[in-house]
Amino acid sequence: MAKKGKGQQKRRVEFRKNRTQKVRQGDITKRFNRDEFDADKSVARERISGKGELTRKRTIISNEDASADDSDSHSIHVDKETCLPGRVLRVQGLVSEVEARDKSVYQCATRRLLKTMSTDVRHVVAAGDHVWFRPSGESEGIIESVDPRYGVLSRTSKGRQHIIVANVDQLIIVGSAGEPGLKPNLIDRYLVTAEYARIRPILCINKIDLVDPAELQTIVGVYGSLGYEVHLVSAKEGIGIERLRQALHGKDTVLSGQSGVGKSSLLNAIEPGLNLRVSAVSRDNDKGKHTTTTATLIPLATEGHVIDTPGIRQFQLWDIIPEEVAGLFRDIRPFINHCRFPNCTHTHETDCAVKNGVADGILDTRRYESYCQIFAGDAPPLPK
Ligand SMILES: Nc1nc2c(ncn2[C@@H]2O[C@H](COP(=O)(O)OP(=O)(O)OP(=O)(O)O)[C@@H](O)[C@H]2O)c(=O)[nH]1
Ligand SMILES: [Zn+2]
Repeated sequence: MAKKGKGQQKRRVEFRKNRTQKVRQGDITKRFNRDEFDADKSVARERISGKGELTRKRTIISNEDASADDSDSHSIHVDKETCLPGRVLRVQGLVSEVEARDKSVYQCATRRLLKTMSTDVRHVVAAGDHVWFRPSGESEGIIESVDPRYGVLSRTSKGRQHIIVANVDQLIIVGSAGEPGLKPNLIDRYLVTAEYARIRPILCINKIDLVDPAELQTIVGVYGSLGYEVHLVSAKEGIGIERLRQALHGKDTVLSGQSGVGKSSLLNAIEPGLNLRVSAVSRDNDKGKHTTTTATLIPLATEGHVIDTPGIRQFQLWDIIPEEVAGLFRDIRPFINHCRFPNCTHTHETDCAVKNGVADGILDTRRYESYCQIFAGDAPPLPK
């Protein structure tokens, strides 16, 4: 860990003070105030860049507008009489595939003025963007403006933000009850990422046909009691598929989970006929490294989209600093302000409310171990 400068330390203490106040006001479960949260993050980032630690390439999932600083500049005046609203399904080179409200798809270029306004983001238009475009001909057009984003999945590359997909509503974390077996620590890692991004996580445990459902009771209990929606399903036997289909209805959903848990099988079970489209996406991404993060929104017959792209299926790195991790564990969060030291890492300190919670059986030991692993920056085993 890098040593903190005095100013940084002071700001962090201020941040903690504000947060403590909120918690005392009975606001325990509410997320941090955006400004406080960002202030804290920027302090941390200064430290990261200053000391050169933690510089590994990170995948960020962020719910803040990726172009927060320049979102206004992207929203230049649009003549809504002649332009149509649309959704960018994918971006390939200079061409964006835009779905209009009537479901017709236009191949769009980007207005030159918009391009020149792009500063800190690599792509002025990203998959998932809500845009206004001027149609020209039956299936072509020009993107005139990009709406502010939320639910952004991005990666920092050479100091610039590379948006993989924008405006995501929920993240379905798919695990498998058998072959491969359940990896709760990996689930926790995805959960932390979703919490950080403020994208709603949903847990989905597939292949329940391979086990006695009673074996899953503990794990379902832990996550269910934290308020997470949990689905026990079998793509093979069709168990739980209808409920999962309803969860996807009208939403834009990213599917994540290690290889082989059955993501493609689930999608095909949810929407028969998606088969071809899913395999088409995979084939594109087989071509090479460059396309692995080219996200594609696949429209669902029942409204909404799924974003199922190998490059983001197993994302595991993010822009979260170790000190932020505890606050992203729903169960640990209420304890952290009761530790003796304001900068407690909850790993080795005395009078640590989190460790006491574990010792008293209030906090789940396995979740705490997961926390320690993520805090230490240990990558989870990610079998192929
Ligand atoms: N027993 C059982 N097997 C399943 C089930 N769902 C999927 N499988 C099998 O698990 C294997 C992997 O399924 P996929 O759908 O390709 O898994 P994936 O998560 O999309 O894998 P990647 O494309 O590598 O990310 C296949 O052999 C499926 O037949 C299920 O509910 N039960
Ligand atoms: Zn502590």
